[in-house]
Amino acid sequence: MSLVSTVTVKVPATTANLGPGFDCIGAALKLYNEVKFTRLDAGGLIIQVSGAEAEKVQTDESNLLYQAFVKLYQYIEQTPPSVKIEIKLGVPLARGLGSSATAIVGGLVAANQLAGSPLSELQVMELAIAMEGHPDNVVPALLGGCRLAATSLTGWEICDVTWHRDIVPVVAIPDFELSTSEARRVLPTEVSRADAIFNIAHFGLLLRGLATNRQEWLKAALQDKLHQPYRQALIPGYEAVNTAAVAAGAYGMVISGAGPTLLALADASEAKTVGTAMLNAWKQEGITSIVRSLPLDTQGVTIS
Ligand SMILES: Nc1ncnc2c1ncn2[C@@H]1O[C@H](COP(=O)(O)OP(=O)(O)OP(=O)(O)O)[C@@H](O)[C@H]1O
Ligand SMILES: N[C@@H](CCO)C(=O)O
Repeated sequence: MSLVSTVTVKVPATTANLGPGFDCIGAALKLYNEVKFTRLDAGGLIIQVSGAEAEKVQTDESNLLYQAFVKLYQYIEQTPPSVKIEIKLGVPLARGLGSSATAIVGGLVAANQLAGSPLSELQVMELAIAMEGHPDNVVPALLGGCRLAATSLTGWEICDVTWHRDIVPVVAIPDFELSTSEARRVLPTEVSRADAIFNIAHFGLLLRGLATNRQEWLKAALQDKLHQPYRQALIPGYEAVNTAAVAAGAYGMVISGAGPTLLALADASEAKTVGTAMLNAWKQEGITSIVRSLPLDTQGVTIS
């Protein structure tokens, strides 16, 4: 079997949790990181990064893309080849849009391709979930669309979640970072029965609301008691942006992933107004942000 010498992977950003679906639901968005891997005969590791905040990405063996690349070769018990990795950043770092998932998925998928595809998509997915520690970013990054992941008796069950075409995700991305590990440190390890019931009910409502675009269901469904109440204090201006988004016609607003990006869901007819309101609300708090309506990506990672 002759092995290819270069592979390019394009991996979408993702928004996880969607309010009550902490650590189990996420959606892929039309915003991408692109990474080209080229085998090197001379040995060594070369990492080149371009795009906004490129200087923040590690260019040595600690780079997460490279670590994922190595992880797959370790799994198949082979020595990883020397490579040049060219990264074009489109997904902002540590903002709650799944940048670490793009790196994990990108590194694993590229390694599998360069190794001659020894692992199935399911095996790559399981490795990605193990590396990230939860499935809600890596699964939609791999498969596209909105996905729900639950453990089964033998592994994982992945379910595609119907997303009504008129529901638009509007993201407001602030100019400060919040690492996922920091945003997980503030969460309690145990929750009350009342909070658990609250989230089960609202998550069910969310799934039906996403399928139907029924206003009253979505307006109630985006509430959460498992993570957002504890994380809001890490995001200055949260309340002001939430109030502005809802007043402008959003169904509601949630923290995207672990934050600090804030995600409003709105009917397509209201998306632009909602975005402007979020941008202005943060501006009044002295925070610069970029606001975008990002449709769902339906393809997930692509390889060329
Ligand atoms: N393209 C990349 N190449 C290498 N490392 C990356 C890349 N993108 C992200 N990372 C690593 O992932 C870190 C950010 O991960 P973190 O989990 O804190 O945030 P996130 O994945 O963007 O947010 P969330 O998990 O809430 O969606 C970066 O600081 C960097 O170390
Ligand atoms: N479910 C994860 C997503 C961010 O990686 C969290 O909220 O911590």
